[in-house]
Order: sequence, then C-alpha cells, then structure tokens
Amino acid sequence: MAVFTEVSLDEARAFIAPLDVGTLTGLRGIGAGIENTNYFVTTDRGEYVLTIFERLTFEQLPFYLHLMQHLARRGIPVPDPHADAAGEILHTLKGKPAALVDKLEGGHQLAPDHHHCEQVGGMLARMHLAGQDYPRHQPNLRGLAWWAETVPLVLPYLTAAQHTLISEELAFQQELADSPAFQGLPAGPIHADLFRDNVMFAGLPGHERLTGFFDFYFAGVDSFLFDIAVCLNDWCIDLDTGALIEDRAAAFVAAYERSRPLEGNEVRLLPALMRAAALRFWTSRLWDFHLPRDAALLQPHDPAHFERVLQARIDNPWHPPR
Ligand SMILES: Nc1ncnc2c1ncn2[C@@H]1O[C@H](COP(=O)(O)OP(=O)(O)OP(=O)(O)O)[C@@H](O)[C@H]1O
Ligand SMILES: N[C@@H](CCO)C(=O)O
Repeated sequence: MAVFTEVSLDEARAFIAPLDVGTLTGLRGIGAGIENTNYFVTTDRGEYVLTIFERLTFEQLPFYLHLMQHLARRGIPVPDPHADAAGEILHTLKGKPAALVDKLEGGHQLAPDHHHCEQVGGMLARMHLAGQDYPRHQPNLRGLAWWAETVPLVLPYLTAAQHTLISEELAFQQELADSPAFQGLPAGPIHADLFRDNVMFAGLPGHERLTGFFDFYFAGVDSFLFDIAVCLNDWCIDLDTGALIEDRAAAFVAAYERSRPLEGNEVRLLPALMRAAALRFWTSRLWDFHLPRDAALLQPHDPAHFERVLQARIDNPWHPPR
C-alpha cells in the first residue's frame, strides 16, 4: 500500500475542520497509486479524498488544483477541491502540501471496450476545449526535458539492446521537437496520465457511463495530441503484447473528433507522439523501479510493459482512418 505519510484520526479531524465538509466519521488509506498519499475521508455529509503530495511543491500545485476547479466549473466531471473560508484550496498537512477533493462515484473500467473508449475520447476533447481559457501556465514536468535528464540515470540498469532502443528514441523525439510541424501542434492544459486507473465509470455492466477523470498531478501545458497518444497507448492496446487494437483506437479518435476535429499535422504526427508517450512511461517506470523512494509498501509498475509498447509503436505505426 502506497501510504508514504501516515495520518491519524485526530490529524484528519483538525485538517478538515476549516473546510466546511462536516464531522469526520471515517478515514482509510488507499492502497493504489504510486505518487501521492491518498486517504478516503468520510464525514456525516459525504465522501472525500485527502491527498498529501509527496513530490509536488507548494509552487507547482496551484496549477493542478485550480485547473481542476476551472474544469469542474465548466461541467467537466473532475474532483472539485474544497476551499477554506479564505478561498484557499491548497492546504498543509504534516508539513507537506495537501488537498481535499470530492470522491467520484463508481470504479475503474480495467477491461474497456468500444463503449468506454468512445466516452473517454469524447470527454477528453471536451476537457481540452474547456481548458483553453485556463489562465495559469506550467509546462508538462514529465516532458522532453525530464526524459533527457532521466534516461541517463536509468541507462546503467539496462541491457545493451534496451540502451540502444531508449537512446535512439530519445534522439528521435528531440529531433521531432525541433520541427515546425511539432511546434505548431494545438496545445493547452492536458491531463498527461489518463490511464484506465484515472477514470471512473458507474452503472450496470454494458451500460456504464463515465463519471470522472481524476489524478491531475501530471497535468501541464503540452500538445493535445500527446494526451490522445497517452490514452491510446493504455485504453486501446492489448496489455499482454502492447499491440494496438485498431478498431478501438479508431472509435476513440472518432469520438474525440466529434468535439474537436484533428488538424492535418496532428493526424500525421500521431504515430510519433504515440512513441513519445510510450517513452515517457517507460522512462518513469524505470526510474521508479531502479531508483525507488521510501514507502510503507510500494509496488512499482512493470517497466517492461512500456518497452513492449514502444517497440510495437515503432514496428507498426498507426494513423487514424480518414
Ligand atoms: N477523487 C477521487 N474519487 C474517487 N476515488 C479516488 C479519487 N482520487 C483517488 N481515488 C482512488 O485512489 C486511488 C489512488 O489515487 P491516484 O491514482 O490518484 O494515486 P496517485 O499515487 O496519486 O497516482 P498514480 O496513479 O500516479 O500512481 C485511485 O485508484 C482511486 O481508486
Ligand atoms: N500511469 C503511470 C503511473 C503514474 O505516472 C504508469 O502507469 O506508469
């Protein structure tokens, strides 16, 4: 269970007191997640999620929390952060930054079909449009600069073949980033980590409806196409092999385009961005695996999965049907 910072009932009670959410009746550490400490908080008024941020700083967090508030106010289903009497949504607990947000209804859809992919694609486009007038700016902190910094740190742990694959891909992405086509991609606030475990669905089997996107703590201003690529690499692949399930990917993109049609350059660069998205998560998983931080019990994600995904994207580039 990834509880990095233990919180007692008394500490939780004192933390929620200024937030006008009622009286504490329950507190439970959440096992999933590898970035932050999360607790489900129950009060006589409802259910909430308390997050203590383990890596992000007081300077970085306003971008994420105000983005969630901005999107929630525009009707995108995301957890809305709770403010104190002064309107502040970033708080402090045990000396670390912390927030209390609404708990979303439902659960994860870990074996998605067309129906789920279409809903995620459609909502992603609506989220991109709703974020366009968000005034704060922060780059994607897990973007190209971070890959370039982190790849050298993990190289000592790799085989010769992995060393070549990751180094060549980084060089390819650096060259791509310098191209006018890449620099002209439509951009804005993106989620950047919208995997199956960061989306909720509720309802009867076969009729589930999307109830929310959450875990915005890798969000940043970057190309919308990168967000689409991250999703396609998780929602629309065979998890055993990394192979793209093309009809599911086509359904995802078609649903996205009903709200925001892709530009010509976006269609052209999608295969390269799907490689970029695979590189991003291969690198972060290698980093978490080989250079772990303290946690009560941390189970890092399997890096080899994204090595397979990257290889599959290189071997079989995919363009959405036109
Ligand atoms: N607002 C929310 N509503 C309902 N459940 C939530 C909410 N936020 C978090 N959870 C639950 O807590 C679990 C862990 O949260 P999360 O995925 O944000 O962890 P993390 O460590 O911050 O991130 P990561 O996914 O990057 O490892 C989720 O899988 C989900 O079950
Ligand atoms: N979604 C990420 C974890 C958070 O960055 C992964 O699966 O590696």
